[in-house]
Amino acid sequence: MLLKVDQLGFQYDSQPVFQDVSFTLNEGELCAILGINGSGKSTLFKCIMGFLHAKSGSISFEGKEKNLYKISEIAKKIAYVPQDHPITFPYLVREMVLMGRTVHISNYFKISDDHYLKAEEALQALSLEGLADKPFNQLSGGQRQMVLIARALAQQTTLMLLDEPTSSLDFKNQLLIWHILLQLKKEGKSVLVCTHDPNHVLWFCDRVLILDNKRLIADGPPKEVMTEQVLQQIYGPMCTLETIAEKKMVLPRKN
Ligand SMILES: Nc1ncnc2c1ncn2[C@@H]1O[C@H](COP(=O)(O)OP(=O)(O)OP(=O)(O)O)[C@@H](O)[C@H]1O
Repeated sequence: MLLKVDQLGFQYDSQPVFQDVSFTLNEGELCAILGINGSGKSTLFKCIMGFLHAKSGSISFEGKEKNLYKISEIAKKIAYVPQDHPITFPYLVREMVLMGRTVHISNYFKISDDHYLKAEEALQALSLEGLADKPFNQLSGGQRQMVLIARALAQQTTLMLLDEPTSSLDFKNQLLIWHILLQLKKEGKSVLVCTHDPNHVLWFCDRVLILDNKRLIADGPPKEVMTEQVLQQIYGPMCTLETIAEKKMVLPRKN
């Protein structure tokens, strides 16, 4: 087992965000987290990353309490793609992606060719070569999102956490990102991804965790746990679940 989250609870000030959240993640799983705005998905990621400290429960990674790892050890194992990353310094895109290699670099005065190669491969995987010499702070929102994903890919970790990685992307790039995530899964890596698109979860993920009303209300294969009843519980009566060309789809309900 790669990641174990056990009875986790978190609150900002006196307001609980979630309680008793428990799940495990194994190697080679592509798992989504669904939940409405403000349901606590980003907060859960920040707790897993250690940016926020849970008020109760525990998180372990590869069988060891996560707090016992050094930050540099965790960075070799877990990559994180935030929703946005405001950067004012004009780092070039290729420098931003190379930063994904930071944790693997032993001598900053003599960065080996291998690190530049890994960063270049990540740029290529996301078709970002044309932007490589542009300052990150002059990119569009979608371009920035692609660069952050490339940086995480260059980090070459066992687990990747992505917080709404396709929210600003055009349809082609959305499909490219899902293709890359499926590829990571094939390589035995694990991916935990927050998304607001239930159809992406149905089409691409093995598993979904659903956060609602401060609790995890579902954990399982999307086609099994994303029932019409569960979808209406989280999204309300305006959506419906249909099967079209043997694929389940969440659609707007006809009046
Ligand atoms: N720094 C903070 N201080 C106080 N409350 C916060 C803070 N950050 C988030 N919250 C609150 O915690 C709750 C969960 O926020 P979070 O960002 O985790 O939700 P989310 O599911 O990721 O939402 P979204 O889908 O809109 O990105 C929200 O009610 C939010 O207002």
